[in-house]
Amino acid sequence: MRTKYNRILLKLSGESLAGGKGHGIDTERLNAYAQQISEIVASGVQVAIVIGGGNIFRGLQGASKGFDRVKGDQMGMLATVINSLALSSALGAVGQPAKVYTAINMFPIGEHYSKWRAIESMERGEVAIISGGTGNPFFTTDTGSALRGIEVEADVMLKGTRVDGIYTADPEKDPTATKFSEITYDEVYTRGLKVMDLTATALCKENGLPIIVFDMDTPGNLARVLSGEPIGTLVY
Ligand SMILES: Nc1ncnc2c1ncn2[C@@H]1O[C@H](COP(=O)(O)OP(=O)(O)O)[C@@H](O)[C@H]1O
Ligand SMILES: O=c1ccn([C@@H]2O[C@H](COP(=O)(O)OP(=O)(O)O)[C@@H](O)[C@H]2O)c(=O)[nH]1
Repeated sequence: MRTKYNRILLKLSGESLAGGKGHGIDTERLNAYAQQISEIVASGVQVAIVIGGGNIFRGLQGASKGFDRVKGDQMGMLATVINSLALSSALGAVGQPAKVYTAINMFPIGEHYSKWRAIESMERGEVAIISGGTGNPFFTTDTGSALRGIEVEADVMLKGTRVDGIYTADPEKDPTATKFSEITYDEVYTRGLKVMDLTATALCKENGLPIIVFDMDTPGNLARVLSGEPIGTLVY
């Protein structure tokens, strides 16, 4: 497979990891992700991954039920560590080495994240799974993945999710919404599109990191995006 990119930051939605179950980890979905990821590493792409935690806990939802927001966000960040461990285990099972990094030190669950360690992992052919978000409350894993993508000097941030791109409105709520093949960072903001939070979009804009939003739940799509097939939406 020829690819346009040497190093990518792949953001996986925690919620998608729940598959049809709606909550927790669906092992079929997890294994399907591991399979797709191992295929692209075999083709020579360096891969860093940030995975969300929404299938387990979200700080904002917790706060609406009376949780302290900061504690809720810390629970959400720990949820991303759980998902990252699950993904590293699934990658190991298909013969793809992976290392989990954590935003805060919790050795030996993972290794404390540093840009250089993560890059060294990728250069060795390991997948670097960077967990724990930014390590701070009031952020999201979209922002965490923008930050890590910029830090590890990824060529692109791929946001793998359950919709096949960015639409004029949330396609899960508005069946008349139409898809963009590409859109500027500014237009995402001025149109108020909710597919990614604005902090993440702003960080990518300021540091020139392009984003592709695509449907990760269709097997083979990850390789298709990397080979330059125009699926998904490019944000530039
Ligand atoms: N304009 C839009 N275009 C595409 N998806 C949108 C838009 N607005 C909201 N969404 C929602 O964003 C979700 C994708 O974001 P993601 O971060 O992967 O989800 P989650 O936060 O549930 O894990 C989609 O499931 C979709 O419902
Ligand atoms: O830098 C970060 C990243 C995540 N979170 C918390 O972790 C939860 C799970 O992440 P997210 O909602 O981004 O996951 P996803 O939507 O991708 O499943 C969030 O709701 C936040 O509570 C946080 O506090 N700081």
